[in-house]
Amino acid sequence: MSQSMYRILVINPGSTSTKIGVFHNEVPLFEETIRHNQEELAPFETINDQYDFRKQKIVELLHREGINLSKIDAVCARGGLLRPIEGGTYTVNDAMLEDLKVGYAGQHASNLGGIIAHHIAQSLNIKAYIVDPVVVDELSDLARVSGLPGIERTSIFHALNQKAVARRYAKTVHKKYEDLNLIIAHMGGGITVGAHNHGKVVDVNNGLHGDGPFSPERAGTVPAGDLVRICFSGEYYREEVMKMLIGQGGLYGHLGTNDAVKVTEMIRQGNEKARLIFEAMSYGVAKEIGSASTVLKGKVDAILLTGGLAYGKELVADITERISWIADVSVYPGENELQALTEGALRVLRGEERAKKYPKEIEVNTNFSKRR
Ligand SMILES: Nc1ncnc2c1ncn2[C@@H]1O[C@H](COP(=O)(O)OP(=O)(O)OP(=O)(O)O)[C@@H](O)[C@H]1O
Ligand SMILES: CCCC(=O)O
Repeated sequence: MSQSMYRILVINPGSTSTKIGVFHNEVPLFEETIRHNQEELAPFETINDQYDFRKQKIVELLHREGINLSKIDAVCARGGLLRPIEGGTYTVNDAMLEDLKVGYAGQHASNLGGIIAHHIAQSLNIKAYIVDPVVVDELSDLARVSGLPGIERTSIFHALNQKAVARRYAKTVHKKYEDLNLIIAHMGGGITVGAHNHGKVVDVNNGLHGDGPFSPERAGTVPAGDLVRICFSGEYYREEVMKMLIGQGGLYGHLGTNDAVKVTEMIRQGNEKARLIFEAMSYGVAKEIGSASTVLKGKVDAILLTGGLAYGKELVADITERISWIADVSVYPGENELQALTEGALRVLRGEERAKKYPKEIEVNTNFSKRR
């Protein structure tokens, strides 16, 4: 195995931010979060339309920080709404780029990860990778069944951060991730709660397409009959309804902001509506965790709370009060995704793992773009 030093540029587009970093092997040389408010992103019809805007922000930042791109060995990004695949590090190839551009399984900020990584890598004549994309699918057969034939439950979640945090926790208790049963709530712009059974995420809410708790900007599960009424009211185009569910639901829909820090300030200033909505969001997360505990038949080693919202002390206290009877709760504010992306790329660069090839023609019956 080679002992070379590698310099890696990592890119993580999230719904409300683009996080970037430059790592020298496992050591971060530079990390920064570029926040995007709703007003900035509102003019873009699709996620793909945000390509120039987000790439420009990244290039400007790297330039300002004096990062010499010619010394970079690989670019690695978070991606994307691809076909359901197993976890791991994948080389960005033409088949993947095509699926990311059309949004094979829908629109998601992380679709831009692979595309931006590819273009930067191509200009430097180096390889681009993605690691543990949001479509990592380890659901049990039971978890796939919905109450409507023809609609299958699918796995779209914060796979990269949930797995990274799980491994981090496992280290602290001197166990392997594969030896533990964990419930992990990633609480960012979107919220996903995964039931991790010995290293496999056997059930998780599809945080993107209207399943689970509402979040800063996702509607989560809403009463289906009322949603059907809205869809057939003649008042909205399909894209408008999708936007309501994905970018303009949750905190944003109720309070006009997806920023939990602002909402906390509104509450401090006595805004009772803000208090109700914010508590309802914690309540929804706690309820989803309770539900995940039944998936694991109550055998839960720990519950981990992570994502940007986990910085919020009141929110964490509120959730913990409702769930601490299930298992011990540990909090990992923010996410470890840049580090996890770097480690995924390093495993390949060091020859510890082979980069997986993204499949184009595989048997899947979860083609969301055809079904919507
Ligand atoms: N210090 C803080 N206290 C409370 N909330 C915070 C804090 N910092 C960030 N947040 C909130 O966390 C949310 C964003 O989380 P995060 O940065 O994990 O999202 P993202 O990466 O854009 O999206 P996702 O995690 O869904 O991919 C926002 O509502 C933001 O206001
Ligand atoms: C990562 C998928 C869930 C979301 O973005 O809401």
